[in-house]
Amino acid sequence: MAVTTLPAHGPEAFLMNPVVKKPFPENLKKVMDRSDFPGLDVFICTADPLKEPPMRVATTALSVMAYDYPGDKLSVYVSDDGGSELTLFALMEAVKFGKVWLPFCKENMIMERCPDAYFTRICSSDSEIHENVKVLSQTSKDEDVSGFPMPNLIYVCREKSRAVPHQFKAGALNTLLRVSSMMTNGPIILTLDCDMISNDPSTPHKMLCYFMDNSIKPKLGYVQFPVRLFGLNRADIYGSEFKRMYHINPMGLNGLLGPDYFGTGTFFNRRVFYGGPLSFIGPEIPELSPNYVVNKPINDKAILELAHQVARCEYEKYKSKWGSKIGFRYGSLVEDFFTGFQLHCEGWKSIYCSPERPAFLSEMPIALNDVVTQTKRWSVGLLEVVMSKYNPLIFGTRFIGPLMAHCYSYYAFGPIWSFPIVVYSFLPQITMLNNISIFPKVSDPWFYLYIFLFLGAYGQDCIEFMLSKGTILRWWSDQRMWLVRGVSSDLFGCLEYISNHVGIVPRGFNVTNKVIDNEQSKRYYEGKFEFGVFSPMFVPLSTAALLNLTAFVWGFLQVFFMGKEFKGLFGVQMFVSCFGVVNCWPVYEAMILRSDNGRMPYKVTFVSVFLAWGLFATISFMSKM
Ligand SMILES: O=c1ccn([C@@H]2O[C@H](COP(=O)(O)OP(=O)(O)O[C@H]3O[C@H](CO)[C@@H](O)[C@H](O)[C@H]3O)[C@@H](O)[C@H]2O)c(=O)[nH]1
Ligand SMILES: [Mn+2]
Repeated sequence: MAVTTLPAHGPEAFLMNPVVKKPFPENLKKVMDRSDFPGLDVFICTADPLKEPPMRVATTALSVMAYDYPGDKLSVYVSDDGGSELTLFALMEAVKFGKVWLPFCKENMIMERCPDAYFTRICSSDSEIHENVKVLSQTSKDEDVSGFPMPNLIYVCREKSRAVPHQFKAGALNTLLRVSSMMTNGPIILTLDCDMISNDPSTPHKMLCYFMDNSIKPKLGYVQFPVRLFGLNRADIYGSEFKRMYHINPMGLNGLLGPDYFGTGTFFNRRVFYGGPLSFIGPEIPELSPNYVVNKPINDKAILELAHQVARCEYEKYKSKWGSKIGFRYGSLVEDFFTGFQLHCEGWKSIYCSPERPAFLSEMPIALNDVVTQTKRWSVGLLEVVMSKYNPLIFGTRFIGPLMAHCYSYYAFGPIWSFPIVVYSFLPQITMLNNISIFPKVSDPWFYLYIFLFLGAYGQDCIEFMLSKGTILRWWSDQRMWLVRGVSSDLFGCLEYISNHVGIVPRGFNVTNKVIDNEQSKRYYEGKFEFGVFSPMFVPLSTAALLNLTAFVWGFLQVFFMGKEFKGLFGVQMFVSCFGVVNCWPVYEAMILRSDNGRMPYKVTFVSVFLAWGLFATISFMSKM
C-alpha cells in the first residue's frame, strides 16, 4: 500500500539514506472494509483561553470531526488546561453546528472543513472550571441531520494542584490517554495542538496504509505528518517554516528509524505508550490497558466516575510509571522530542508522510517576541534532554545506533550554537574597533581559506534549501533567524536552563500567543519585523547590530578616507561585520526609520548603545593593560 523512492538532502547523518514515503489510500479498499477501520481517538490540547481563542479550539475539533471516517469509530478528546467556560461553550456550539455542517461537507465533497466565520461570535470574558470530564457528543445517541452517527466529543479539564507538578502538555496528554482508554480505547491516537486544523479529510486513510501494512505494523510507533503553515509572508521573515527540521531532515530520518515526534499532526499506535514492541508494561488497572475491551457506553455512570478519578492531580502521585515508563514522557519542555526519542530507544519505528495536499495547517506567531519566546522554551527543553539520563549521545548511541544518535544530538545540542554565534557577533567587531587583529588580514593567504569555508557552508545550505522547494528570499530569512536565535532565544534558553537548575526561576511552559492583532498582521504581510515591546532578548540582538555597523563603517572609513592600504585591512573581521550589517538591516530600520507600533522600543536602543559602548571600553582597557 505504500512505496519508497529516493529524493532530496539534509546535513550529516541526515544525508545517509533519505527516503520519501508515499501512501496509496485508493488501495485500502482492496484489503479492508470501512467497517474494519480501527477506532481513532484524537487528542487536542488547549491551555489558555486568552492566548488560544476558544473559537480556534472549536474549529480544530470540528475539522477532525469532519474526517472521512465512520462516525462511530471516531472520538475527539479536548484537554483544557485553562479550564475555561468559554472553551467548553464553544465546543458545545461546535457540536450543534457540526450536526448540519458535517453532512453538508460530506455530501458536497468539501475539502476545507473548518468553518471560521460561524464561530467569530464566541469571544468575551469567562470564568473557570475545575476538574471535569464532560461528554458533549456521543456517537450512540447523537446523529447528524442525515441520520449518521456523530463522532464522540469529550471535554476534559484535569484537576490541578500546587502540591503536584502537572507536567504541562505531557501531563495533559497522559490524562487524555487514561480517560480515552476506558471510554473508547481506539488503537490509533492522533495528537493535535489547538493552533492546527485538518486540511484533508482523507488523511486517516493515508495513515492506515502504514498501520494496516503487516510488514511494518509490529514495530510502527507513529506516523508523523509535517507541520505546514498558512498565512506565511513572502519572505517568511521569521523562518517559521523550519524547512530543515520539519521537511528536509525527516526524509533523511525515514531511511533510519524514522522522524522525531513533532508534537502535533502525529498518529500513534496506542500500544507505544506501554513499553517497547517486545516488552509490554501493564498499567495499574485493566481499564487503562491498550488491550482493554470497552463494553460500556461512554457516559455510563461507572465509567464517568472512573474517568474523574484518573483525571485527578493526585492520580499520578503514587503511580510513578506515568511519564517515565508509560505514556508521554516528563522532564523536558519539548515533551514531543523527548517522548519520540525514548520510543525510538525502546525499539519503535516511525514514518514521515508528507502528501502533496497538506494534511494539517498550522498558525505561527507573527511578533518577534512571541517567536523567540517559543524557541527559548524549545532550547530549555532540549538542554533538559541533554542533561537527563537519556542524553542522546551516551544513552542514544547505545540504543539507537550512532546515526540516529547523531541526528537526535544535532537537535538536542542545538542551543549551544549560541556560544559561537555570540562570539562571532561581538568579538571580531570590538577587536577591530580597537585595532586588534584576531583573524587573517586580506594580505594573508589564510584569508581565502576563511572565505572558501564560509561560501562552502553557506552554498551547501542554500542549495539544499532550494532543492526542497525553497526560494532565495526564504533561505535568506532562514539563515538570518538562525543567527537571531543564537543571540536571543538560544542564549536566553541556556541562561534559563541554568537558572531553573539552580532553582532561581521556576520551570514553566510559556504558551505561544495565538491571538492575532490586525495591525500586527498588516505589518507582517508588509514584511516588517515586529519588535514593539521591551524584551530582554532584543538587547543582545540590537547591541550586536550597533557594534557591527560601527565596526563596518570604521573599517570602511579607514580604507577609503584615511588612506589605509586595502591589503592591511582586517579582512575576515571586516567581512564578518559586513555580513552582520546586511543581516541586521531590519533592526536598523526598526530603530531609526520606522514610527509604527512595531518599531524597536527606545528603551532597547538606549540600553544597547550603553552596552555596546561598555563592551568596547572594556576591551580597549584590557588591551592597554
Ligand atoms: O500546560 C500546558 C501547556 C501547553 N499545552 C498545549 O500544548 C500545545 C503546544 O503549545 P504551544 O504554546 O502552541 O507551543 P509551540 O511551541 O507552538 O508548540 C510546539 O512545541 C511544543 C513543545 O514545546 C509541542 O508540544 C507542540 O506540539 C509543538 O507544536 C498547545 O495546544 C497548548 O494548548 C497544554 O495543553 N498544557
Ligand atoms: Mn503552537
